[in-house]
Amino acid sequence: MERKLNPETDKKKIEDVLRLLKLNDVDLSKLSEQQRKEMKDHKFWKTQPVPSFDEKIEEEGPIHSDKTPDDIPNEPLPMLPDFEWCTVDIEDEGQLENVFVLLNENYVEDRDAEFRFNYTKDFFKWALKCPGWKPEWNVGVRVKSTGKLVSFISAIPVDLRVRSKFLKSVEINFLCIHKQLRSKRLAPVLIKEITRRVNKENIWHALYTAGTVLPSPISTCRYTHRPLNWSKLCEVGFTALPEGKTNPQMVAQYTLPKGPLMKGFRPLELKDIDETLSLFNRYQERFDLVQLFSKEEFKHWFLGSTDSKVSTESEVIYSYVVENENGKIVDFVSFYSLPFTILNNAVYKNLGIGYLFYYASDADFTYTDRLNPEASEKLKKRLNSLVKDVLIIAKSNKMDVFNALTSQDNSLFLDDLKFGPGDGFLNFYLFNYRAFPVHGGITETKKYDVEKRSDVGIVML
Ligand SMILES: CCCCCCCCCCCCCC(=O)SCCNC(=O)CCNC(=O)[C@H](O)C(C)(C)COP(=O)(O)OP(=O)(O)OC[C@H]1O[C@@H](n2cnc3c(N)ncnc32)[C@H](O)[C@@H]1OP(=O)(O)O
Repeated sequence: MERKLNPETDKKKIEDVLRLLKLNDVDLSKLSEQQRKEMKDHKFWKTQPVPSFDEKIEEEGPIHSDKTPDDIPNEPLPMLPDFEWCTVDIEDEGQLENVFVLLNENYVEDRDAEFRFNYTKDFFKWALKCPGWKPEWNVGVRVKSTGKLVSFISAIPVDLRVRSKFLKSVEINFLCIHKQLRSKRLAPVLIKEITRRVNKENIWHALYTAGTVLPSPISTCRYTHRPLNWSKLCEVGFTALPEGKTNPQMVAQYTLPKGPLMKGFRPLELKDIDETLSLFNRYQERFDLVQLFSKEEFKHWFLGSTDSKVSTESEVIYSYVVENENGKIVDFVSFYSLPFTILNNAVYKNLGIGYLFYYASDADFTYTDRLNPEASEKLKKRLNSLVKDVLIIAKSNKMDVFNALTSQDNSLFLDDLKFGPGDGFLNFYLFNYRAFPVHGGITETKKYDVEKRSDVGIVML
């Protein structure tokens, strides 16, 4: 977390945790072109409808558009002997538990096995059961003899806008193979199977993210981390005391007020949905890569449930609005919670982690150019207040660190609100679609790009 570290052991530990935070086990994004796998060595990816690394994109659009669901096989590819395909019924508590046990034990872990993601049933209900979800898009592989779930991949439906074009699409997430089944080329088989099932529904595009560099990212964002409970982060070995600093100085540096400061800041409610969605839609127009939300989807993603005001997922998603003195909603902000389990610590069992999700503000709506200096100043001021209030709420909900990417307009507040750059990068990919690069909010030297900000307006879990 802290970058001015001295002792080698602490440095190693921080590197491990930052690797963990970027949701992937290998980060190749910092390797030079020569060190990366070349296109010809991507035995699987070179056969897929994705742009190759050196491809010069002349025009944006689908790579193939000539297939129909009837051209797609009705049966999956053969599975390894002793294993079998399954559709994981996520409405069955037992099967849902199989998924989170698989992910908690195999998704990502630091080298010393001290921290692990603590996925919960509520998190998966929120992440996988969005409007339009399809049971058969939760694909698993089980051991034939025992029924043990050893691999998983999921898709959810999304409508995307890439610049001015609209794409009916899916988001692919939670690809996971049990540690003992790694490097057996099972991932390509899972990817082909989810592709088959999605194609059968006449959908031909997908959005996915990975820390790993694959052919070929449409954008790359950087992870950033804002300590909320510095003492605890230090005690559990998550961060170390920088040289020349004292503990009280570090605590003081990250101290936050007790409660939100913005006038009119309050939780998003069912009655606000229409107004907030229209504010949000207008705000999102500025970005080149966005997810479009129907009213039902907006309710699901920001209130946690479509059929009840008080949902069980309320511990997962936190959404707020700012209502001005005329009762108009002028800002919206949200974040989600995904904690770590701390293994082998006598005092602390959990590390609370908040992730910045979507937000919107009308602060610069009167300007046609969002990068106009006056417009930027107005938005910067508003976003600083808005995200500061969110940090306060996250802290009061026992979160110890708060993460954000360099996407959206985040570079306007990252430095001011003391988000430190992580060493993780997240690459965004489109399947079966060629697109010009979308700016990820980092400069050539990987610093926050305060001037251009980012054109990525999508946040994936
Ligand atoms: C129209 C609908 C389309 C739908 C599909 C759209 C595409 C969706 C794509 C999926 C989006 C997922 C989004 C997320 O969930 S990203 C999160 C990924 N999960 C993890 O990092 C969890 C821990 N790791 C694991 O479980 C395994 O290491 C995984 C499963 C990642 C690889 O297992 P394993 O280590 O045992 O490897 P293998 O021998 O079976 O296979 C090797 C091949 O797999 C390629 N590989 C490795 N990692 C990834 C990766 N993260 N995305 C895509 N491809 C990946 C690799 O380059 C090589 O291909 P090639 O280099 O030779 O060509």
